[in-house]
Amino acid sequence: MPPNPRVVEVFRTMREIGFKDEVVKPVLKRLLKLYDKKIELIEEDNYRVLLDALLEDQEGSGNKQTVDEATFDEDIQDEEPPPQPLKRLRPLRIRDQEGTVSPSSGNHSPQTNGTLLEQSELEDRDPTSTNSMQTNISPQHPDASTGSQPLSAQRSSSQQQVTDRIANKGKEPMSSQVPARDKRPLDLGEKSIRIDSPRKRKVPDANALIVPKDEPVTEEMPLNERPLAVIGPDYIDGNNADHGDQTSKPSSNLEIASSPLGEERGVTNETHSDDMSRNSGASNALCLVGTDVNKGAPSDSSNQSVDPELQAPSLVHSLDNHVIPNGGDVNGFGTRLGDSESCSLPVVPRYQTGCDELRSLHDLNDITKGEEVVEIPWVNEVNNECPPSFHYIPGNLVFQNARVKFTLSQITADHCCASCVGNCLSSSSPCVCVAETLYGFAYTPDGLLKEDFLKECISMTRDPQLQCLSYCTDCPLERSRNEEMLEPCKGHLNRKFIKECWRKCGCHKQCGNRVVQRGIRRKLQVFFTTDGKGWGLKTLEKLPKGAFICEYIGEILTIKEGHERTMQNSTITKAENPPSVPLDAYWNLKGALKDDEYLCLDASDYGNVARFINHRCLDANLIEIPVKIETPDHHYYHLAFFTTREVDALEELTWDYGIDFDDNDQPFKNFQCKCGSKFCRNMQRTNRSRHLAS
Ligand SMILES: C[S@@+](CC[C@H](N)C(=O)[O-])C[C@H]1O[C@@H](n2cnc3c(N)ncnc32)[C@H](O)[C@@H]1O
Repeated sequence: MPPNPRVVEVFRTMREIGFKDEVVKPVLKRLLKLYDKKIELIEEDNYRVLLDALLEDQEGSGNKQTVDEATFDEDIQDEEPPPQPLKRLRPLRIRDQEGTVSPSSGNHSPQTNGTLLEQSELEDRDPTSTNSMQTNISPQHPDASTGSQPLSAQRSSSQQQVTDRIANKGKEPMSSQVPARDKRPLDLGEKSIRIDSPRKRKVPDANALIVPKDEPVTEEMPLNERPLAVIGPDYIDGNNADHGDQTSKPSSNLEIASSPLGEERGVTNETHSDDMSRNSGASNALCLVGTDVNKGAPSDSSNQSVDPELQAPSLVHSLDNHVIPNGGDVNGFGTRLGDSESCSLPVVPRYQTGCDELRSLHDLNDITKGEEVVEIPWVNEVNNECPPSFHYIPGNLVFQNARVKFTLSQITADHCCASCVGNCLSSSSPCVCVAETLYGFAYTPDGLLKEDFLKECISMTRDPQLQCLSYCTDCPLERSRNEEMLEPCKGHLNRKFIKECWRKCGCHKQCGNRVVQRGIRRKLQVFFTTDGKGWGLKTLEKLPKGAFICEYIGEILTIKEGHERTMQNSTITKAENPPSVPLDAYWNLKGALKDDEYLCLDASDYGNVARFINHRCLDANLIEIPVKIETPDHHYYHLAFFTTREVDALEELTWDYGIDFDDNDQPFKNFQCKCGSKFCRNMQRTNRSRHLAS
């Protein structure tokens, strides 16, 4: 019987970082026994658990072989359903607003942070305002016992070094304790909802009534107008702090050290002294060391002392294949894509990819690998970095538990324009598709957003007086953070949305009410920024105002799944990760949702070019607008980016992630914002702290 390829991979990976098979074998057996023969738990996060165990053995207890010598193949149950892949996590995007919550949310301190404008500049809102609408449906807090188990982040420094060394693909090590997954559904019960209509509060001078207008682009901002926070030790050389040439970074040293087993291995000595270096230097060190380990360690299995039972050539071949998705695995998704039983994404193999491999992974001329109608090239004129490894997907895909229904039967006559023909925009009869939006078609015949519609969308996002927030009593975002000590809901921004015609409609595919679904049409380029933000997206052509650029594409996760990813990766923040984006525009609007209907999009491993769009505080040239296409459900929608103004060719495209730089409770670390906007919230925060300190 050929050896299990997953076991082969374990040995191969361990060998590459210097652990001999005979050392690995007993520990692996022990862990398999411990983890109920689930090898997936050992594979997670670059074999973190195994590494920790190996190191622990080395550090004193020795090799304790406590399992029998049954073959690994017997030990491993391949029939087990695949667990969720453990991945690094990024922020769930939170629009933080001050405000009180309904009394039912318990003994929580009132939220005091502002997002769009600094709290100190805002006048308190009267919660009894006549504009506040409260819908009370008996609140119910979940049983605290359903809380997710915290992950321990305590590891010895040598453990940290070795796991860091193999985390060379940008995957952060996870906790050494793999938690038992709590599969119990969390019952939210019914919720108490308050919806605040346009808010009444004082608008500070500097940011008063922000209207869309041309703003200087980042590159044109003089350095002294950048947020002070960006001028840190990593930034002084004028090059990229987060992604620049790592070898020149003083905060992270790479040495070649001799391992206890005699092999040469890269070691990082991280001497970061500030948040910025932790965010940037640490993750860079990981990437660099990982690449070196890849190159330095013998990867050719023929040179290794492979356990004979594991030397089936076909298995070695299949291991090689999964390194480059195009090279043998036709789907590029690993082995489980063909599983028709499941609509989940397969577990992404945690292979290690060097820059050369990434170069071949990402076609210079087209990072989309032909997935889009247009080609989108990538270029790096700053250093030798390649774009990070990820699967390019042109449309969202459900990861596992998210409830998204795309059924024709669900689209009733109220939700499609079956009787329309040709172009709905020029039809004299009203189109059913836009009936529910109340404001008619959002698009002009040229396929741009109507001026008024865009203006309102921008105001509702940027102008605190026009923002409309809804608050939940039992906020799934807050609950995912800390179920036992629920913080009050910080509010979810309600938005205007677009409803496009779709396949059950009678109109033509070229109907003017179908824009987002036709995909990217503009000439775009992924490029390496010169101002320390890593990769970015720019337009190669001049763009009119209101033009559709692209969707934010990623895996559709439940908020709970999203948070689990965050926690699994919270020990080290991967600075360049795209944020997970909650699809929260309609939470609370249509009654209580089920747990698996609170969704977010995660673009880190599966995504499109939107994962490269950098953040700009407030006056970004893109705005995200919810677009409903295939499902009348409110809880799932597409997030489409449109230009907020005319954008020149070669300008970087940006959007406001809605980050609250004051929120210290998040399970992730915010980056130091280098957006260059005069409304930069991070800069205001930095200035405020300096002011307080002086
Ligand atoms: C969605 S990704 C954007 C693409 C990313 N720059 C990359 O290299 O892949 C978000 C990450 O980009 C970086 N980033 C985005 N906007 C930034 C900004 N204004 N200032 C500094 N870093 C930024 C941060 O590291 C953030 O976590």
